[in-house]
Amino acid sequence: MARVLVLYGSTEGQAATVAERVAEVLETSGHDPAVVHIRHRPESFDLMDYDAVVVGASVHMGKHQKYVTRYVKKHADELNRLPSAFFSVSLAAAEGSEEGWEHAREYVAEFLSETGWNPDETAVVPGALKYSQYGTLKRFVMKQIAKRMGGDTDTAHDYEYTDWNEVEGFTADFAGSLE
Ligand SMILES: Cc1cc2nc3c(=O)[nH]c(=O)nc-3n(C[C@H](O)[C@H](O)[C@H](O)COP(=O)(O)O)c2cc1C
Repeated sequence: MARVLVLYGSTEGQAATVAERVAEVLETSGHDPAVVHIRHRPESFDLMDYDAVVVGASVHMGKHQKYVTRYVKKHADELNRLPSAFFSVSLAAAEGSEEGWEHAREYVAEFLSETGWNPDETAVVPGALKYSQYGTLKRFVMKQIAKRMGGDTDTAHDYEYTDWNEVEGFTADFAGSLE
């Protein structure tokens, strides 16, 4: 049984939901997960208390959360010494086109090159459009982006594109590698 840290950043909550699902799968695989928001780390928090780490973040305006990038860059040496995995939540991964997947993978490649971290596994995870949570300007911008992508533009509804089977499969693979 490995103590696995699931460390994440999230702006509208989808990466947080993915982090919770990752932890559930780790637990059913016989490991001992702890889910921690990077911005709300307890004072006693120490990366080296864990046997393995999963980091998650989501993409806004072409970048993962700055606080995630900063943390991972600062702790890249420790992360590189542990078994580790990264998941990246984006709408590009929800586009369903080869171009969309390529964009989603580019966000990951840029994040890893900027931070100097080499996780053992990476996953690009389709995110969500949460119109009900956006203010007027954000809702307008996201509707334009969705329109350009051929996505959902009815702002009276929220849309979740996350493929939970994929999330579970990615986590189960990582969990299996820790045994
Ligand atoms: C203001 C804003 C900008 C976004 N920019 C991008 C982007 O550049 N590329 C992309 O693939 N997805 C983009 N997205 C989609 C988010 O990655 C997606 O909504 C994701 O589910 C957000 O995750 P979170 O709820 O954990 O913050 C953007 C979303 C918002 C609200």
